[in-house]
Amino acid sequence: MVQTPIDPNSPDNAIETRDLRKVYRGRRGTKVALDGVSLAVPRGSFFGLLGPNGAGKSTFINILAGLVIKSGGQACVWGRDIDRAPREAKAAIGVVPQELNLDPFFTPRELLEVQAGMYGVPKAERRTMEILEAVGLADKAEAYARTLSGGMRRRLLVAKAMVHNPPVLVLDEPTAGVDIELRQSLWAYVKQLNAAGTTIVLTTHYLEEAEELCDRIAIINHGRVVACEDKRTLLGRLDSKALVLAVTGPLETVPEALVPFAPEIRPDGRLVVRYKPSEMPVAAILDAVAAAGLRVADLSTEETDLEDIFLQLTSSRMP
Ligand SMILES: Nc1ncnc2c1ncn2[C@@H]1O[C@H](COP(=O)(O)OP(=O)(O)OP(=O)(O)O)[C@@H](O)[C@H]1O
Repeated sequence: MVQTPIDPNSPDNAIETRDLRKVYRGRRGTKVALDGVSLAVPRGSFFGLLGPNGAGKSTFINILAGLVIKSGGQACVWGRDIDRAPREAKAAIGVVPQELNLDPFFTPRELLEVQAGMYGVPKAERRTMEILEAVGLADKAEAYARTLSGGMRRRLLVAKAMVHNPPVLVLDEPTAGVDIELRQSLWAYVKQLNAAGTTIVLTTHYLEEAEELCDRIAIINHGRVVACEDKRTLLGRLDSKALVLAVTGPLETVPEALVPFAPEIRPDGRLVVRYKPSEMPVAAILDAVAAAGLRVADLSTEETDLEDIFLQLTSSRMP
């Protein structure tokens, strides 16, 4: 198992940015990709970075990894300022990129060796086979990368990001195009790394993945942080539930007695009433349903999930 050495001087925050800005300037004009992003990723956390396409997630990650030059603000990785100590900051982070960009003529073993060389890991300290073992690719150590499946390539990229044993591992949309089984094994490995002390930052479009894995979640939209909270606080933020009712008989319009509840009729004919449990007992809705002369055949309630919160926080138009 790959272990992150416990450094007594470890910073409280694995990543910290202040007012980070990025403006891309091109022939077609300028694009503000990051508009003052201040974020702290606590050491040891499993941190989710969510946002719609084009929100600025990759830009944020690539600045930390030294691949994109910021236009303003400050960023520290493992307590090292990316301007003042770029080499140390870079050594503290491993990034699994979105694209499956692997040299097709190298074997997994060679790829990891080359990568370790690039990071200056002395031969005696390299753990090539141990890492390949951990990502389930030991039996493919000598196969050409071009013969590996998409899932295997993805795991090889995780292995590549780990060769210098960074305390912070960033995964940019790592499970796009990976089947469920491989996704599970990838997560099992990443969870182990996190349990052993590695701070994980994950960007994903799979909200359920973030909900399941992450303990802290930030949402960015149009280059700005719109939320950054403990997952439970975020999920508990919206005091909102939905009561879903199937009534006997057809229902085409909302009955008069229910209008104050502003219900919605779903295409399947079910009536949905959204309410705040802290403000309204569900019995009050059921009384109104009875007063409207409706007979309930079946009912269920739906909790707010991360997807609802995400949509609410990111549905704003461009500023
Ligand atoms: N090299 C570049 N030149 C110009 N504009 C860019 C460049 N890279 C990114 N952008 C723009 O900056 C904005 C943020 O892009 P970024 O890739 O960081 O978003 P993202 O949240 O990672 O999106 P996705 O999930 O689609 O990768 C987008 O509008 C994008 O078009």
